[in-house]
Amino acid sequence: MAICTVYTTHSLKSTSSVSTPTKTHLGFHQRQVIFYSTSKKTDRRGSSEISCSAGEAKTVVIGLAADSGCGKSTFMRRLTSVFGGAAEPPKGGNPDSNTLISDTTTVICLDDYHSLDRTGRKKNGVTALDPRANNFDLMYEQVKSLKDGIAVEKPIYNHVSGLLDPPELIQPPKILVIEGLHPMFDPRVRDLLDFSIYLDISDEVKFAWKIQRDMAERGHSLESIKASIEARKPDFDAYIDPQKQYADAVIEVLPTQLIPDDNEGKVLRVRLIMKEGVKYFSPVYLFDEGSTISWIPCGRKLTCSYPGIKFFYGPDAYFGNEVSVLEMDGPFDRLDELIYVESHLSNISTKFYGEVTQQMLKHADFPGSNNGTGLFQTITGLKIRDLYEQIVASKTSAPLEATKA
Ligand SMILES: Nc1ncnc2c1ncn2[C@@H]1O[C@H](COP(=O)(O)OP(=O)(O)OP(=O)(O)O)[C@@H](O)[C@H]1O
Ligand SMILES: O=C(CO)[C@H](O)[C@H](O)COP(=O)(O)O
Repeated sequence: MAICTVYTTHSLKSTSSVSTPTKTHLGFHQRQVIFYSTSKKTDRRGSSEISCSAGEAKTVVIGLAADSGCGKSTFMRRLTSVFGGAAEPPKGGNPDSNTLISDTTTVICLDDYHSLDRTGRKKNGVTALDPRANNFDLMYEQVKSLKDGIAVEKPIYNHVSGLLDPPELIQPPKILVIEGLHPMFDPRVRDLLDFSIYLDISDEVKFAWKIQRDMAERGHSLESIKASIEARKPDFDAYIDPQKQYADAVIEVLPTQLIPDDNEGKVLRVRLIMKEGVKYFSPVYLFDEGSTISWIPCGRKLTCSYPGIKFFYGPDAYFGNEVSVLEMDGPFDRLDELIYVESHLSNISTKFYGEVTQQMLKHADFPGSNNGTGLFQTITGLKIRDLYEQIVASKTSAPLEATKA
């Protein structure tokens, strides 16, 4: 028997199933359907599809939280590249879709669960960061369905028009990444995550990145960028920032300590904060696990110009949790020499010697490739691949163990 929750744009009737009454969310019909069969069921009518079966491997769900303009898209490009294959929007679908699909991963943007469109938010005087502008019930139901191997009709928030567009069909992938403002806000959604990451960009750096993108690329004025950051700040502090306490890994981006009173935000100090005791995740370490190490690798094997590079590794506490912290301050001069640093790191979950350096060189044009943001995003991508492979292995070995017993 398989139990499937289905979202359709039409009301659903099925002769081979028993279903509960329809409930509507944003014009969707939701129905729980119980199929009296263990075989795969597919129903194609109008714009809906049901696809579910009992006993199949479940989707692994990863949450990535950050404020807007904090590098989520860049991180996602690095992550999907680790799995190989290009990530693209659903074929033949809405050109303004926020979804990216590759062979292994599907990345959905949680902006699609805005319950209020741009005009609605303006009328009600709320920002997109405010939980009242988001539909957490639908987010939970759909992420749960995908995790259970069931396709959903997910809404689309159109960033071009500021409107909610007709939904798109999302099939359950091997790895589902939910990225956006609130992946760890609702405890029900949080509980569905197999691994969670928070990109913690300090105000100074966020401002520098916003100026770089919104002023240089989008023609916004300095005043309007400042005003937009200030307007979002209270809701950011209330609803987004607190999620970092739940993250299994946090990538913290701070101004450098290598240049006294630096306010340019170009040289960065980046910290990878890794929770201890997370299933299928063993923190990365430098030289000697559990020790405290400060390392300046500049010398014969690593070229450094001013202000140089400094690494730190050690244990710490973060929101009452035991963590390991790996820190890198300063930029790389030559990316090919990263192999020297890579060879001193352990537990990086590479499949061959030099894989981190290879990934970094492959995406040398991505923002952050010459510093700890790119390095730690790449390593986190490799750790996620490892976590996924361990989960799959544990599922395939479980029935074998049961037969042995
Ligand atoms: N590691 C980095 N180093 C320097 N600049 C960066 C880095 N990551 C992102 N940026 C800057 O921030 C901008 C936004 O990055 P990105 O599009 O990845 O963020 P995002 O969180 O997906 O944004 P949004 O939610 O607004 O779409 C980039 O155009 C770039 O200017
Ligand atoms: O915080 C955001 C997440 O990306 C956006 O501001 C939010 O989704 C609203 O989008 P828009 O500004 O395009 O109406």
